[in-house]
Parts: sequence; structure tokens; C-alpha cells
Amino acid sequence: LAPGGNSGNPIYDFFLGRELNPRICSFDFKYFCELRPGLIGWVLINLALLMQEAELRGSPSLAMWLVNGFQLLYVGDALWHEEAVLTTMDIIRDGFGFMLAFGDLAWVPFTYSLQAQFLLYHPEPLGLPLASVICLIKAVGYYIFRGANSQKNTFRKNPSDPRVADLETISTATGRRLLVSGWWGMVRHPNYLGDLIMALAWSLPCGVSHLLPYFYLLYFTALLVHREARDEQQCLQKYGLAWHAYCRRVPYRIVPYIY
Ligand SMILES: NC(=O)C1=CN([C@@H]2O[C@H](COP(=O)(O)OP(=O)(O)OC[C@H]3O[C@@H](n4cnc5c(N)ncnc54)[C@H](OP(=O)(O)O)[C@@H]3O)[C@@H](O)[C@H]2O)C=CC1
Ligand SMILES: CC(C)=CCC[C@@H](C)[C@H]1CC=C2C3=C(CC[C@@]21C)[C@@]1(C)CC[C@H](O)C(C)(C)[C@@H]1CC3
Repeated sequence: LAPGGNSGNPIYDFFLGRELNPRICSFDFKYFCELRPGLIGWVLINLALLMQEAELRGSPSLAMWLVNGFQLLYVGDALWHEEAVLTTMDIIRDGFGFMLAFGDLAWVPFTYSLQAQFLLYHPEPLGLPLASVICLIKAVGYYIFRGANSQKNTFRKNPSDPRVADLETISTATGRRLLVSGWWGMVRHPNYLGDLIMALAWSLPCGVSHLLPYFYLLYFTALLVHREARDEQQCLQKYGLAWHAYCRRVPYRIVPYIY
């Protein structure tokens, strides 16, 4: 059973999920749903919108190409680094309840494709100079997101890997060590920072005339702030004093000098 989804309150438990890894033989429903139907569905919806735009206006707009390309890269990255999802709190702690079932299967494909849906009905002229700036923002976000996630995953798999062996660490009572230099010495969740910068780059091709394309950025900020607080609590439980030492050493959570 999932640690969080067995509070005794049936509504809360239904939302978070009582069973941690519902399976039939070796088929794990949560693992499958987290990565396959929703993410692939999102890319297919985006592609359908791109094709519909081509049909309506002769060819897809530059803004539509950017949104499709950026989000395809994000989904491709998630599938390429598939094993990394096994260490996320969704897989380790959360049950497969309404939140993840609905989130994975409906929320992700239909709301994460909002920018492409918006562009179909509100075409946005985008010049090359602005498009280049947006690509640069996406590249910076991806560089931080991938760099931070890969550094942690490499370190967790093999701390003596030459790519991470020189990084400074703090020892914990569990025997695991916490990185305190490199990406994880900049803020306590550098991967969230990169993800948020990428989210901004997905919205910018839609212009600033409407709030709708920024829905993902706003929702995602709230989700990550909440997620960071949950992770913080779990790390405090797991690592105790060592976590306090890490927080003193790296005081900012997501955005350096701000939050
Ligand atoms: N697009 C979307 O809708 C969403 C995207 N995401 C993305 O998913 C990715 C994974 O996020 P998430 O699972 O929340 O969390 P993280 O990948 O940040 O993992 C947090 C865990 O990493 C370990 N850790 C924390 N600090 C350190 C450190 N200094 N050194 C070594 N290990 C450390 C701890 O686990 P332990 O010590 O046990 O290894 C901690 O519990 C992120 O890039 C996030 O942006 C997340 C949610 C939604
Ligand atoms: C409002 C509501 C019902 C929210 C549910 C939250 C879920 C949509 C998200 C919780 C964690 C997620 C992750 C991804 C997608 C969104 C959900 C399911 C993820 C698969 C996206 C791609 C990333 O590279 C990732 C694999 C790290 C990520 C994992 C967490």
C-alpha cells in the first residue's frame, strides 16, 4: 500500500491512491501510465493541431513549429531517460489513485497541448529574431534540466563515476551522500528551475495577448512549489541532521537568491 494514500479518509485516499504499484503479472499500470499514453498522446495531439493548421492556412506557422519541436524534445527526453522515472516520488511513494490516473491519462495530453490548441485559433506572427531568443531560452532551460537530472542519476547509480566523483558531498546516516556542489550546490531543485524555464519557452511563441498559453507555466509553478515542499519533508525524515546541513549550505530551493 502507498504510504500517503492510507490515511483512513476515503476521499483523500481515493485521490492519492491506496495501492502503490497495481500490477497484473509484470505489467505495472502506474509505470506504464506515467510515461506512455499521456506523453505520447500529448505529442500526437500537438501533431494533429500542426497538420490542421497546415490545412487551414497552407503551412504551419513558425510558432506552431517551435511549440511542437520543444514539446517533442521534452517527451523524447522523458522516454529516452525512461529509467529515471523509477526514482520519482510518484513511483516510490504515491499510490495509483485519481490524481495520477487522471493526471497521466487526461490532464497531461489535453492541458499540456494548450499552447498548440491556442495557436490554431489565434495565429501568432513570429519573426526570426524573437524565435531565436525563445530557442535560446529553451536551450538554457533544457541544459539546466538535463544537466541536473543526469548529474543526480549518475551519482545515485555510481558515486565513483568520473563525471561526478569530484563533486563535494555531505554524508548522511543512511549511508547515502548528498551532492552539495555542481548543479545541486546552486539550488536544492535545479531540475525544477530548468523545467520552469522550458515551460516559459513553450508559452512565449503564443505572444502575450492572452493568459491561456501561460496556464501551464502557472499551474506548473504551483505544482513544483507544492512538490518541493513534499520532497523537502520526505528528505528531512530520511536524512535528518544531514538535510539541515544541506539546507544551510544551499539555502535557496528553486530560484537562486529569490526562492
Ligand atoms: N512536466 C511535469 O508535469 C512534471 C515534471 N517533473 C520533473 O520531473 C523531474 C523529477 O522530479 P522529482 O521526482 O519531483 O524530484 P527530483 O528528481 O528533484 O528528486 C528529488 C530526490 O532527489 C534526491 N536528492 C535531493 N537532493 C539531492 C542532492 N543534493 N544530492 C543527491 N540527491 C538528492 C532525494 O532522493 P534520494 O536521496 O532518495 O535519491 C530527493 O527525494 C524534475 O525534473 C521535475 O521538474 C515533475 C513533476 C511534474
Ligand atoms: C492536476 C493533476 C491531476 C495533477 C497530477 C500531476 C501529474 C500530471 C504529474 C505528476 C508528476 C508527473 C510527471 C510527469 C508528467 C506529469 C505528472 C504525471 C513526467 C512524466 C513528465 C516528463 C518528465 O521528463 C518526467 C519523466 C520527469 C515527469 C515525471 C513526473
